[in-house]
Parts: sequence; structure tokens; C-alpha cells
Amino acid sequence: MDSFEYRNGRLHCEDVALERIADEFGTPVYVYSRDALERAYLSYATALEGHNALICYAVKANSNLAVLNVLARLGAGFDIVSLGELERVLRAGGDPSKVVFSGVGKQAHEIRRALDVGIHCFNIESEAELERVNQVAGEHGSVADISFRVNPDVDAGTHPYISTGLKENKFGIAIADAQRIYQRAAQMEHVNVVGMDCHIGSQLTEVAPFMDALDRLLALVDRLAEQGIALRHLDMGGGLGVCYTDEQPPSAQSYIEAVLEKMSGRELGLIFEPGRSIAANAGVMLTQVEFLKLNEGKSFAIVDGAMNDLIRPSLYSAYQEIIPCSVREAGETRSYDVVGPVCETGDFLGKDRDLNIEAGDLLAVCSAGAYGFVMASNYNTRLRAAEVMVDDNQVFEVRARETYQDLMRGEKLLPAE
Ligand SMILES: Cc1ncc(COP(=O)(O)O)c(C=O)c1O
Ligand SMILES: N[C@@H](CCCC[NH3+])C(=O)O
Repeated sequence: MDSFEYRNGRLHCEDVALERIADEFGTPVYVYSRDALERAYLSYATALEGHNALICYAVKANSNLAVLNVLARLGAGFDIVSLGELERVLRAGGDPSKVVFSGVGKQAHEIRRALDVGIHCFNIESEAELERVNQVAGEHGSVADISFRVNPDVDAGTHPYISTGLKENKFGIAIADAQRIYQRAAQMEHVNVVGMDCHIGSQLTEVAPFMDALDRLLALVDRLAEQGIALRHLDMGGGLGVCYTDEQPPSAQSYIEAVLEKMSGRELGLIFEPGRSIAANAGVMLTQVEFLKLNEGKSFAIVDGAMNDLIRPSLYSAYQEIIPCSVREAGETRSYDVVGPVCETGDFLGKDRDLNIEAGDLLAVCSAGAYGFVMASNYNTRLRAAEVMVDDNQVFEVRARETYQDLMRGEKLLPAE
């Protein structure tokens, strides 16, 4: 969160006081720092300089067009999981030849469009999907470059909802079946086997699970090579964690150095699919305190942002720092549950937070640049927040707050009786 800092008791993004943004755009509002996004991306790019590597930002983490555009301008590739994400990448000026298409349920029309625009490769997650891609590519008159997402059965040591590399997870093909499936794909007419990928989970704070997965994948790469199936690239997926509070994840540089060391002497190209580690700490969500409710034994700060705006705390019991945008000299610090107006007991942004606040104060929910706005909903018929980006001390609205017209678009009453 080093792009957001206090100056004279006020929280700023560069020279812009966050209170000014709230005044202009209302709350809740997401605020992204272009500089922070760029630095996070460049930490990968610098570590990979001189290597045959592609950094495919995981669009699911934050798919705002301006965010994608900032990364596209730096030469990023993109990891997508839906046609919607592909259309966003194209609109944002992303290069389709640097797009990898992940996800367990690709539909025929999505595959067709991806073939039309010429993506880098399909990360295939099952034998049934292999058959579908082969068939759709045949009908399309093309040959699809493919990689298999292999499930290495390693424990990523993260929250069970965001762990993906165990055999009980739905993702990828089992490592035990991989050789047979690769052989089968090699016989098919409309696919060209070019790679292997994995993604073992998100918010990993150690390098070791990545290394375990890499060892298993490289052993498989070697077995395939002995059978005449030579791969062009290995895709490590995303998953590198960030600091939400006191975690100390490895830096992109040290993670990449460890990967490069294991890969040394090999011809294989590399792909990474970072999402959270690019976007999380490049954004905050601003929310205003509506009321303080001091019940016996429990105090609540009722704010105008809610679980529909930022669901990570409710969904994963995720901890994100909540800090005042203006530090009070006087007044009393109390422990509050910071809760939204949604009619659910689980609607909270933080629990037991020590804050010196009053009604009307502005709070920043930190590390909200990834899996924040993208997971927002209209639950309780609430409007989706605006998104703004600070670029070189200027503030740009990069998505307007939804309107009630937007919200009801396409809905119809039954015909009159
Ligand atoms: C296939 C794939 N790649 C990349 C990512 C991005 O992960 P992260 O945001 O943890 O870097 C995910 C999400 O976890 C994913 O499922
Ligand atoms: N949405 C999750 C991460 C999901 C990773 C996607 N495979 C989070 O906020 O932590």
C-alpha cells in the first residue's frame, strides 16, 4: 500500500487527498493508483528480463478497462476465464496473441471467438474440454494451440476456498492421467500441444508449494519429451500473495528467481498469471461512516459500503485494514465492527477494529484493488460503486457509479391484462 500514505494526518494517493475524491465522486468508491499497478507489473517484468517469458495478468482480479489498458501499454499479456474478459482485453487494447484462456467450462461460442482473434493458447482443464476445443477448431478450419492445466496435488497452504491444486479441487487434469491425455491430444488433428500449466491457489505466502508443483510438472515434461511430445512453455499460473496485514509473502523477484533456477538449462518458455499481486495493493475502497451504534458490549460503525461492494471479508473472513482518511487529534478510540447497510448478519467489512471516528468520517478499506469491484453485486438493489484512477496527481473517473436506469435495464413487466 505504499502508494497510499498519510501526509499531515490525511490519507493521500500521490498528492491527492482521498477526502477530495470522496467529495467529488461520492462513496463508496474504488480508487486505484496507476503508479502502483505499473510498479507491481514491472517487478515481474524486470525479474524476467532477457528470458523467454510472458506475464499474463489475471483479468479476474480487476477487469476495469483502464486497469487493463495501463497493463497492455506495458506489454502485458492476459489470462482470461470468459468471453467477457476477452472482450474487455480487446477493448482495452490488449494483444490477443498474448492471451491465455483458462477455466473449467469453456463454451463453444467462447472458443470460436478466441480462435477468431488468435489467442496465444487454451489452458485445457479436462478431456471433455479437449474434445470440444478439437471439434470447434475443426469446424472453424483452424488448429488451436493448447496447454493442459495439470493438477499437481500439492497443498498451497491457503484458504480452502482459494486453494486449487489439490486432487479434490475441480481444476485441471489429474497428474496421474496427464500422460495418457497428452498422448491422446497429440493424435488429434485440430489441436497443437504447446504447453503445460498449473495454478495451485491464491494468496500463497511461501515459495515452497510453487516449487513442489514445479518439480512435479518438470518431471512430467521430461516424461512427455521421452515420448516425443516436446512442449514450448510452462505456465506457473498466479497465486503469489500480498500483504493485507502482517503477511510476508516473497517478492515477485525472489519467487521468479527460484523458478528460473529450477528451469535453468531448459529451453522451455515461461508464463505467469499474476492477479492479486499486481492489483490488490494498488487500490482502496472509500466508504463513509453513516452512524455509530454503541450497543452494550459491542459498538458498530455503520458505513455506506457493504458486502455487495466488497465481499471478501464476508465470503472468506478475509482481513483488510480499515483506516481513517483523516486522523483525529481528539476523541476516543473504540473497538468497532465496521458493517454495511445490507440486511445480512454477515455484512461486515471488518470486525473488532480500533478506530477513533465519528459519523461522517471517511474510511479506506485497504488492499481492495484485487477481487474487490469485480466481485461486487447489486444485492439489496444497491448500485455498484464508481471507480477512479489516480495518474500523475490527476484523478480520472474510470467507471461511473451505476444508475437506477442501468440497474433495471432489460427488465420487463408482464404484458397488461
Ligand atoms: C488459472 C488462474 N490463473 C491465475 C489466477 C490469479 O491468481 P492470483 O490472483 O492469486 O494471482 C487464478 C485465480 O486464482 C486462476 O484461477
Ligand atoms: N476471489 C478470491 C481469489 C480467487 C482466486 C481465483 N482463482 C479472493 O478474493 O481472495
